[in-house]
Amino acid sequence: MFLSKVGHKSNTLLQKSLYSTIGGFQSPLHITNEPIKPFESTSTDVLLLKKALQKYQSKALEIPLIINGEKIFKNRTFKAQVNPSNHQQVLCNYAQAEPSDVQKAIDAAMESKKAWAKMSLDERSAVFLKAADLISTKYRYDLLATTMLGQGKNVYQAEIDTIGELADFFRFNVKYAFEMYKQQPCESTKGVWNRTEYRPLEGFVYAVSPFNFTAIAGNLFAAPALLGNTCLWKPSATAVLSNYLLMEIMLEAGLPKGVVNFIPGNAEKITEQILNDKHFAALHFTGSTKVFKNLCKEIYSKDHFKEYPRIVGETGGKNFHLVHESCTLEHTVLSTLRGAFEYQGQKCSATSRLYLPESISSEFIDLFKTYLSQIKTEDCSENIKGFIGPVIHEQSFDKLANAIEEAKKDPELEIISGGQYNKSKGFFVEPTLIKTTNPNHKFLKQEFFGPLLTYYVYPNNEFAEICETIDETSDYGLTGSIFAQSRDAILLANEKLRYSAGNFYINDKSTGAVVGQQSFGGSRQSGTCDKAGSGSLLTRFVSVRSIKENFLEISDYKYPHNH
Ligand SMILES: NC(=O)c1ccc[n+]([C@@H]2O[C@H](COP(=O)([O-])OP(=O)(O)OC[C@H]3O[C@@H](n4cnc5c(N)ncnc54)[C@H](O)[C@@H]3O)[C@@H](O)[C@H]2O)c1
Ligand SMILES: N[C@@H](CCC=O)C(=O)O
Repeated sequence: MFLSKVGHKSNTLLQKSLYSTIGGFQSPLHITNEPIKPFESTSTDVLLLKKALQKYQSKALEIPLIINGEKIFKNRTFKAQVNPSNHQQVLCNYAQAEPSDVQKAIDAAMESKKAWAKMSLDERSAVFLKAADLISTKYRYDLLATTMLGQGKNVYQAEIDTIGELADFFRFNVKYAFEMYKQQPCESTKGVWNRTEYRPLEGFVYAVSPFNFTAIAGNLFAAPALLGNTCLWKPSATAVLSNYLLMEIMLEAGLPKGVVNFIPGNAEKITEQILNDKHFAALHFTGSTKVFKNLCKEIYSKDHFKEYPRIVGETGGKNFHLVHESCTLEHTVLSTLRGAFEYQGQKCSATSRLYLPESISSEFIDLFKTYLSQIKTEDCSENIKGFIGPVIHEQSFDKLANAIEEAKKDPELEIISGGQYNKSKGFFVEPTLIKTTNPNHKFLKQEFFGPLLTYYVYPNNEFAEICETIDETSDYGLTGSIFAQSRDAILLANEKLRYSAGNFYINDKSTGAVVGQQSFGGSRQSGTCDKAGSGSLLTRFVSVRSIKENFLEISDYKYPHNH
């Protein structure tokens, strides 16, 4: 009688559960980096890309919010996203989320979580693996075109971002999640089975993304969602076109409605409403230090949340190249040029301060200027062979133009190359090299997020001291490089600059981390150093439950010593 009652009860429970899994699977074995295509001018890839570029330039798209899988346009205010190479060209008009939309998105996230969190990791992974394949095949040229036009990238920069890094994030996250789930207690005593359960957070995740990497935007919602969390995603106003396409790809890949809710709009208002909801469980942010710090303050000032919110943020940088007299000159010059000026210096990892030893500084600068003189700023969607495009928007253009004007007047600064800017058609700022005589100048401290590189020449015999200066000059700690052939110099820099950069490069540029190879993120004022593209990031979006099951019954409340 008793047994049948128990049986009946557990059957009811099973019927209520939406999904059942027969066994578990292992993660796909062949997870490797997505190959990067070269886009040589006569290739079919270039033809297909040009077609896609034309498509997105022929008509401005109307972009809705996507909440609970529903596209919402009606009675909404729209804002335009323009092409930074040609600011008269509107690429899309996107709907602005209203308070009722934000509430609907929160409700959808909380509701969809009930089923999504119960799905096995295998099923959730399949969605992201399919999305990665859609990114690298069917939608490759669309993603490239929307990222090139909207975010002002040349084809190579778009390829390593919206194809390479994005597909890599989706696939490697799967590998890391399987590895994490496999981590189980190392001991179970006789008659006991100990288990570790990787629960998603109880509430929803708020993903806030920057303009400069479509891949980063993707990872901000994808990493938490893979683990059974649900998200509200607020894209950057200057990346809505590519980000919306990505959202559509996710739905085509089978992401259940409501798991990720796409809500472009007024950042302050949306955020205020989200932080007023007790179910807010985590902020997953990438953007500027100032915005992140304010968000942290806001979150810490509230005490109505159901769980302590997790805060994961990657922010700004003032990344250095430290050159030692033993370096190989040409390689160091070329690496610095790429590090500083690729994507117009708009990578958080961009080289923006350079330290040169006196003995080779003239030779270095002459060679650097020779290469710089070959580079033109241009619309890289018109000239597929282009190297440098526009900066993202007028605000950034004005900030950079002001900095250049300031440099012209400052007796401690000298413009060595570049210094021109023009916003008549697009937001073009010439790659600019500035020399300073003051190792503590604010141009060596402050992030400009544009094509400005400031350098300081140090006496050869003060290498150890310059390492200390580098460490102390800036509040950031994102990326940095040492260029040297001398092992002693490498060792010294490695030791003295341990906390100056979360990503430290030896004889390589400060940009270009690859998922699965160099996990990415900085500390100090550059972020929480949770490392995108690694298993450690995933641990921030789970709330671990320890389960102990006992198979043996006890027959006495007393322990042996009580007898
Ligand atoms: N460390 C990294 O991994 C990394 C990667 C990419 C970019 N970045 C940093 O991002 C910055 C450039 O990107 P950006 O210009 O898009 O940054 P941003 O800080 O201006 O914007 C980032 C996001 O925050 C939102 N936002 C702005 N004000 C807000 C507010 N008051 N409340 C809530 N959200 C708000 C924006 O709408 C956008 O979605 C640079 O500082 C760069 O170093 C860092
Ligand atoms: N993975 C990129 C991240 C750039 C951030 O904006 C790099 O390492 O350059």
